[in-house]
Amino acid sequence: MAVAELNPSSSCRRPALYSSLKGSHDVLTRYYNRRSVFLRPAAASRGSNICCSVASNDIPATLAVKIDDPKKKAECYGVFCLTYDLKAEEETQSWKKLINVAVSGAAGMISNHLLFRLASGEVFGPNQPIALKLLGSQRSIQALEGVAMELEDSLFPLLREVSIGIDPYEVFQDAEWALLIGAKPRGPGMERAGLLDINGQIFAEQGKALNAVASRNVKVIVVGNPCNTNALICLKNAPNIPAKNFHALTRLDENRAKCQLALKAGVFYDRVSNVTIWGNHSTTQVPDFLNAKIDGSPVKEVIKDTKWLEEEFTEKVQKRGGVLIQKWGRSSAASTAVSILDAIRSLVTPTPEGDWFSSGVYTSGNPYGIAEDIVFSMPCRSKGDGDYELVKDVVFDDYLWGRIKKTEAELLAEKKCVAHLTGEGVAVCDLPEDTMLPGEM
Ligand SMILES: NC(=O)C1=CN([C@@H]2O[C@H](COP(=O)(O)OP(=O)(O)OC[C@H]3O[C@@H](n4cnc5c(N)ncnc54)[C@H](OP(=O)(O)O)[C@@H]3O)[C@@H](O)[C@H]2O)C=CC1
Ligand SMILES: O=C([O-])CC(=O)C(=O)O
Repeated sequence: MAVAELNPSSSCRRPALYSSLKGSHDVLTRYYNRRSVFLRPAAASRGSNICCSVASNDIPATLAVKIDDPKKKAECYGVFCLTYDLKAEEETQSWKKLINVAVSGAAGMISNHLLFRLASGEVFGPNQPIALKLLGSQRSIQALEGVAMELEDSLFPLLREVSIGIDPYEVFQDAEWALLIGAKPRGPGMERAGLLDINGQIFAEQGKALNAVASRNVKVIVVGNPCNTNALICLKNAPNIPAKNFHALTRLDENRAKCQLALKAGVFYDRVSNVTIWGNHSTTQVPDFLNAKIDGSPVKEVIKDTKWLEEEFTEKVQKRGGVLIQKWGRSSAASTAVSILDAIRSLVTPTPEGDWFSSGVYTSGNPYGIAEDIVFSMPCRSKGDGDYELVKDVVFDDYLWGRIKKTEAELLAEKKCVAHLTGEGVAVCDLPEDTMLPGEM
């Protein structure tokens, strides 16, 4: 083992070994190539960022440390900078290779429900160690540190690394999953077009950052609203990442639809399958009861009240978010987090035979005749390899197709509003008046 004092004057040469000492740790122990380096952060004031580098041979011959801008660099947080010998554990416990999961809006409500369950292993599996890379902003950096502290205190065995930062080009480095949650909520008197522009800029920047530094096969789930068009902006700004890898979260809507169908049919929700949400995550979304099943039978054979299906059910799902805001005083956070976990699980585990799941995906060569070059929620199946295929054996009737055209028109109008962010010229924004997010009524 080598023991070294921090040397604030040197520069960092191995970004992978940067450390951020933000806690009150007296001693930082780091294993590198199964050797330990003890860093005694005598020179480190609370809140300083410290990075260290070691020579490329096994024994850290040189140890260079730099105190940096506290808001800039954070490759590990607190206890996650300590003893970490994944390689040895991989050998003894057959753990898989560490995966990097980046989360934006990490100090927000949804993330607060999400991160701890991701870290528990319930989605990626009990043999899958993970690194959480948390993106915040100047606004939220203190809160983000609080999140990281709670993650430390949770002692999750599979959580091997946590880092926090405010620069997407650093936080998204090597990300294999990017869960893009952070976005400005629509405030009183704000036009949807304004929200499209403000949030669109966030997703344009994050698309560029993913394109520059993330894994070439990163899977991106856009949650921040308006999530379909944000996903479109993001993928357009990431030309080196397959457009197919970008998703807009409509799984919450699918879950809400399943719950309402179960309630009406008087069965528990595990009996409901094949539910598609078509289109936009907005009040024009189309919960499809034509192809959905209850106990393996078409919904329309079980629930014979077509008027309820076409009017009450559809509207309930479309506006569920708004009703919830009225009750809670804020938008769905816990159930949204659950639906993000469901969405990931659907991509990393094979879809049960005969079933499918909904996701907002890029409409390139879709078999349904939906307009190309938008992000539209459609039925998908996965082999569990992170990829998906669109389901072909779905049927349409005039009611379903008419609704699909309405939500398609909304997405095409949103796309025109963000042309300046997708590299497609000058934005022309003429949105239908009834365009709303589920949380607005
Ligand atoms: N697709 C879906 O099914 C659902 C989507 N949503 C959407 O998810 C998003 C996050 O929701 P939730 O976690 O509850 O929200 P919170 O308000 O709790 O957190 C949102 C985060 O967004 C970040 N943010 C980015 N830009 C701004 C800005 N200009 N002003 C304020 N905050 C900003 C903030 O983090 P920081 O300062 O670190 O950037 C903040 O922590 C929202 O857009 C919401 O509409 C919600 C429910 C369902
Ligand atoms: O509109 C919102 O912010 C909340 C939302 O998306 C939902 O509840 O589905």
